[in-house]
Amino acid sequence: MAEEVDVVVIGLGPGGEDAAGRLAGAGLSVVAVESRLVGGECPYYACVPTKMMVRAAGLVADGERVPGMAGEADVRPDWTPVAARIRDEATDSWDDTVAADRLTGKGVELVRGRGRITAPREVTVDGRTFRARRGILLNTGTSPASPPIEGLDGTPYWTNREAVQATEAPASMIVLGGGVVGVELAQAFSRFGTRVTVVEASERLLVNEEPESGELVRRVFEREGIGVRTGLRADRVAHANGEFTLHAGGAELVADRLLVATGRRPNLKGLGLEHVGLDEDARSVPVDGNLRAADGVWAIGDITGKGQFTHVSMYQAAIAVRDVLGEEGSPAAYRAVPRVTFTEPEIGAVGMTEAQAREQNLPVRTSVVDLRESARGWIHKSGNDGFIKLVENVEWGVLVGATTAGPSGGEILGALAVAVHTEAKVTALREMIYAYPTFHRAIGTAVDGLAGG
Ligand SMILES: Cc1cc2nc3c(=O)[nH]c(=O)nc-3n(C[C@H](O)[C@H](O)[C@H](O)COP(=O)(O)OP(=O)(O)OC[C@H]3O[C@@H](n4cnc5c(N)ncnc54)[C@H](O)[C@@H]3O)c2cc1C
Ligand SMILES: NC(=O)c1ccc[n+]([C@@H]2O[C@H](COP(=O)([O-])OP(=O)(O)OC[C@H]3O[C@@H](n4cnc5c(N)ncnc54)[C@H](O)[C@@H]3O)[C@@H](O)[C@H]2O)c1
Repeated sequence: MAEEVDVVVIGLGPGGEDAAGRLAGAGLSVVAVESRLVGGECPYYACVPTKMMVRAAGLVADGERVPGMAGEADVRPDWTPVAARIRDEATDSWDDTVAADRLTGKGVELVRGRGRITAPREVTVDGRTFRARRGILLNTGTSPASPPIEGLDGTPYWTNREAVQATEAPASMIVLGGGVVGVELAQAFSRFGTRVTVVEASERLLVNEEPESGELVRRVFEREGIGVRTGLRADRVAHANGEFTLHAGGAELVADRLLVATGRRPNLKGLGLEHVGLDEDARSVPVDGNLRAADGVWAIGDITGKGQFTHVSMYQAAIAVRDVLGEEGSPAAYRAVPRVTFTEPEIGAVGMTEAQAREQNLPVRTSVVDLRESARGWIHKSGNDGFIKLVENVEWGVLVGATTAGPSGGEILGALAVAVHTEAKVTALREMIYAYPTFHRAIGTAVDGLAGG
């Protein structure tokens, strides 16, 4: 006998958890189904623990900058407090009791287990069947994808999930994949003494960002002693006597640990999508502006292919909730999706890269300013690597994309995210006052650098 409810949420990533609470708060009966941890990847295996690593690694780097600028410092990096902070403060030893209680406290019924759509508006979890009068909200997220490399399966390689549980920094590590996960973790471990080599199949790091971003991260990595091998695809992996050997294009790399950071696959298999006319083998679930994927089905988060970020998951949750409740509002817009790669230098970016804008045949004009040449960059000295790049649609006189790489690059991005989101005129950006001597003042210099400035 099916149990009648208003909404079933399958998967409690950041957006699903938020949406379930809001829908219950609006008076609906909500069942929320989660097979692992309430809150999803971000708080337990991704954003939060990795940013704790990054923060600790930044402290080490700053300590090492003291000589020559502020006296003497004896820096002896130790992973123990990093691991303890992740275990105790971030993840509660990977226990979601607090999050689960918070959710049920909002009136949501939490059902542990794997949810599966068994008919339109029907979800089954371990023999319990729920009829969702208003519909089903999918937020099942992604899992680490392991590439089809000979010998890899069956070896004790790490993904982000094992890396955040590390109790010590390994002596050496190969990082397979020079995307966001790869570069953030490579630098964090390296600053705690791990000898790291990043192996990336494409010609540059951070291939989805501006080429200048990948080149900058490579330059800083090589200066810090991190090996960067781009244009190299792994052929074979072996694990023996506690060591990994990676064979790639004639080269042979050996390390204690292998971190696979080659992207994610959506958690769609076995979800019963065929019952609502969707494809479980697709790379993403197509959604409209209100996050509707099918009749009585909404989808949010990484599975929608609109940017794998917690802020996108949360943004979409708010819109889906509004639509489920039948309220009016603006449809989702993705022209100003901000993103930050938390390396040092931080790589902030919003909107389109120059290449993406050109692919869309937009009339493009760009400007790049080296942060080291700004007053603040010169004052900052050690650790001042960075740049600001602007991508203008000349026809409209607005920015369609921007990158802010450097110290606090993710914070400086805020100003340009507003500009891209509100389609502020470049003329207005040229006429405003930028505080001296800030890093963000370089935005003014970059705006002047757009031809016609
Ligand atoms: C190492 C790393 C660092 C990151 N750092 C950042 C960052 O700094 N900032 C940022 O914005 N983003 C970051 N991200 C991305 C971020 O983690 C995701 O975008 C975010 O978690 C949103 O994902 P989601 O809402 O789609 O769901 P997820 O967080 O992936 O959660 C989905 C949930 O659904 C559950 N589930 C799946 N299938 C079922 C089923 N059938 N039944 C029941 N439950 C199911 C899963 O167990 C999981 O708990 C990072 C990612 C990684 C890997
Ligand atoms: N700070 C943040 O916001 C943050 C941090 C981490 C992750 N994320 C999100 O998680 C997503 C996934 O990150 P990711 O780094 O796993 O994926 P990614 O897609 O960003 O990068 C994966 C990289 O691995 C490379 N690769 C694939 N197969 C390979 C192979 N066989 N050998 C060598 N290289 C190979 C790809 O060319 C690519 O550069 C990101 O796109 C991002 O949206 C966000």
